[in-house]
Amino acid sequence: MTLTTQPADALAQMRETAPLVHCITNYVAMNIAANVLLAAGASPAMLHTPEESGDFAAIAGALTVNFGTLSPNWVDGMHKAIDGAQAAGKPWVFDPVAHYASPWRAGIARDLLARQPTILRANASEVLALGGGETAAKGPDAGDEVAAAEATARTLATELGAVVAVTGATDFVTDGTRAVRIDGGSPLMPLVTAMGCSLTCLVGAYAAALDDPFDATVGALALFARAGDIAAQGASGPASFQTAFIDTLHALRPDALAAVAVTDA
Ligand SMILES: Nc1ncnc2c1ncn2[C@@H]1O[C@H](COP(=O)(O)OP(=O)(O)OP(=O)(O)O)[C@@H](O)[C@H]1O
Ligand SMILES: Cc1ncsc1CCO
Ligand SMILES: [Mg+2]
Repeated sequence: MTLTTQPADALAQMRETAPLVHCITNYVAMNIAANVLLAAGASPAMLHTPEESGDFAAIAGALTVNFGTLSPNWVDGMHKAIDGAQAAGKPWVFDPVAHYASPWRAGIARDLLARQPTILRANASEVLALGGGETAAKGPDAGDEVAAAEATARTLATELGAVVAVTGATDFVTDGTRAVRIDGGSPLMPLVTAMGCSLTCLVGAYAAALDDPFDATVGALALFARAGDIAAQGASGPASFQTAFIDTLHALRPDALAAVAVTDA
């Protein structure tokens, strides 16, 4: 088996650590992502200004950078935060939301990728386009299947020396050597905005608590998959699903994660 720490143990360790996570995320995601982290058992802080982001990243357990709603001041804050995290030996996670949407955004994605993220978490269209491939997507919503991005994810993981997580109906995680697929979740998940952005912050929480970023990433994705399964059972649509999902993250016991299908790829 590819994992040293199974998702159930990973959740227990993350909750035991209750890591402070420095999340630089977009205006759309800030509220739901903070609530997702609190419900799961981590401690979120959403801040981005360059005057403090470097100092804060150094004291947090991990940094996550999502550039969904971008402006120049934020870019400066992202680079200072990465400086602070790396100087303190803390992991950082990159979420390149719709990096293909404009030339300016694409250039910033290239600059941030060159800063050696520990983990890259993105949807299939974002991963495909990072590898130079064609994508049907224009904005933050994916327009491609995860399977179409798996080969690119493997190449990127090797080139970047990072864990790459591609999310969608079946998630794919690789570090270039190890690779798994994770089934589960619900078709309601892409109908709730910023679920992926929230997941990126949760990956940061797991990366703060576990030594192995591959096991950390799989643990976070497995928790989302299982919580998505359970929350969908009682939901009548996207809005009630979002509420049920946060309640489920809070209530879910580690042994419930044994039901998640994590298979070698
Ligand atoms: N069709 C689906 N069935 C089951 N789970 C899904 C489906 N689509 C997405 N998910 C799950 O939703 C979560 C978010 O992944 P997604 O790929 O939608 O992120 P994203 O496109 O970056 O989202 P956003 O940018 O809106 O935050 C992941 O846990 C993923 O497994
Ligand atoms: C809808 C949206 N627009 C910019 S960021 C974001 C959140 C989902 O990525
Ligand atoms: Mg996204």
